[in-house]
Amino acid sequence: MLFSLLASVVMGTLPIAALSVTKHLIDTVTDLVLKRSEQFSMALWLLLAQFLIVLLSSTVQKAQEYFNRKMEFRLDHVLQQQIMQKTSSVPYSYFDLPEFQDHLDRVNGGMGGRFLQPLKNVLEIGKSALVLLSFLGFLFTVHWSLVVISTVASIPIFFIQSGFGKRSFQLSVAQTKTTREAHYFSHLLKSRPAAGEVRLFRLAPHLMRRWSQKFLKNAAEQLSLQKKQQTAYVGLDGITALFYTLAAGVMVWLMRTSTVTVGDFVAIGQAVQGTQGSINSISQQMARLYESGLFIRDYFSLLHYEVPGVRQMKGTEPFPALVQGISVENVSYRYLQGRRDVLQNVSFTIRPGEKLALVGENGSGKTTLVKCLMGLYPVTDGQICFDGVNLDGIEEGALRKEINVIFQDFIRYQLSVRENIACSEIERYGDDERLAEAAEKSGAAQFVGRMAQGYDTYLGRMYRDGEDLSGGQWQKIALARAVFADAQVVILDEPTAALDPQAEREVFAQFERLTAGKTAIFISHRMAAARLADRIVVLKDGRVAEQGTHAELIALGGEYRRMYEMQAEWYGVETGGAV
Ligand SMILES: Nc1ncnc2c1ncn2[C@@H]1O[C@H](COP(=O)(O)OP(=O)(O)OP(=O)(O)O)[C@@H](O)[C@H]1O
Repeated sequence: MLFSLLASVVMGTLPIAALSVTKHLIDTVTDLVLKRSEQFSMALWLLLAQFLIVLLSSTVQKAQEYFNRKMEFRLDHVLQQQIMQKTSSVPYSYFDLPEFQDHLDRVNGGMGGRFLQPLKNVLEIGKSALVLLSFLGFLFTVHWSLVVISTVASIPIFFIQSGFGKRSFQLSVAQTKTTREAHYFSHLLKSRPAAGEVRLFRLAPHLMRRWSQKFLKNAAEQLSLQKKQQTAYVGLDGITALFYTLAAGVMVWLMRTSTVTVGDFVAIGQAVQGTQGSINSISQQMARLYESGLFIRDYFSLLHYEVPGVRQMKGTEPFPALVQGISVENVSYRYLQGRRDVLQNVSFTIRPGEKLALVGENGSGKTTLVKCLMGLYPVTDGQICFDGVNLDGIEEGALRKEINVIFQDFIRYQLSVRENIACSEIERYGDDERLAEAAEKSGAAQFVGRMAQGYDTYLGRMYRDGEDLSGGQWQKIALARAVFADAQVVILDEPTAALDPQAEREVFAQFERLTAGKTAIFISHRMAAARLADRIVVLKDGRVAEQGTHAELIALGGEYRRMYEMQAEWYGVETGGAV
């Protein structure tokens, strides 16, 4: 920064030095040409001075660019880290808020550069101010009217430049939404997951048309602004030329009363143009300063982003040994900005080591309940207790360690098999024995064994030698995660949805082994699988409709029996009320 500051001072004083050398050089050479003097060596010295000024200016400028880049990298590193720390620690529910996503979108990308911008702008303004003052000082020594002419000419330049700078920034903010939409359409046309359907449904022309509309809308708005800008700039050039002519006129007029050399004439012309150039630069930099100021404000407001009323996890107690079990007491949950409670007065208990199945129609609230159970969503009403200890009081790290969840839409990390399995307890990443056991129990060992690099094979298409897995194979990897983690509670959301009948059967046959010694909750739409559970909780419209064992619920003849019979009918199995 210090170097940049010094460099700006040097760069700010060089133009007047160059101007003075040019003036003297022209005067000396004119004298030589007109044979009024014989100062050849002086002309050579001045040429050398001109050469050195050019060299110094270039060196300082390039060195400043290098140091600025270095600062940019350092800043970028720190700032991105801070953003990532923030996004990985904010309450999970913030991701449900479009404003939070918008905020993130605005702040992401090229941060160091943008953060350094105000500093660069201020230095540039300082440098231009130095140039301006020195040129005005020079003009004043010639005649005060030249200062007035230069200053008056600068006023429209200043206002028009800053006005357009601001409007262009406001336009880019206003276009963020359309830009994002255009990006989404082009992403669909370029991304691998969508490539299949885009071909199947012959969607390309439609998507391209949608992309084109958004793209062209933005382009038209930008062009319209640019048209106005260019017209205004022609006017500005006219003003500059006019005032330059005026200044030259003053010079001609001055020749009547005092001696003006050719050098003076050229130097004054350059000084008038230089003054306007620096005003131009100051106004441009001020517009950019305004823009980067807004960006920095966005950045800090993201770092301090907080939604009133959303509880942060601040518990300090350890996770209990689960001797009594888990109790869900009158739990209600409403999504941020949601209009209704998607969970209403949900109550049930899970005994230690028990296997509980959560069933219910789509949208009945199963996944939401699971996210409440693991503390991702703080309940709106009621409480969840582990051995009588309220979830809110438990230290977040301990909770995450003891409750392991495999989500329905688990992440397929484009990393090694080892990382994909051990991610549920990444500290034990090197534990080969545990890895093999988890893969064995989940059924993943079978296909991992066939891979050339074994557990170190990279999965996915991001790498040239990466292996892509089928949906069911990925699900087995996800199941292995659940086994690998040393958690007391394991929650599986639709653990077998992508498995073939044989694999599904095997998973459920091994369910006891997969969850041995753990309290397990699983969500399933397969009623036959729910039979394996010790107890079943049926959710309907966010409420517990009924709960009990399979036999009890069949005997009850309610929601569960209806769902069970519907599936049984589909398979052509006569239940006849039998269990
Ligand atoms: N992020 C969200 N913001 C607002 N509402 C949501 C959000 N996620 C889910 N919902 C709503 O909450 C309700 C319950 O959703 P949830 O995903 O818990 O259902 P589910 O029983 O797991 O369904 P499925 O069987 O289809 O997986 C639904 O009505 C859904 O519209």
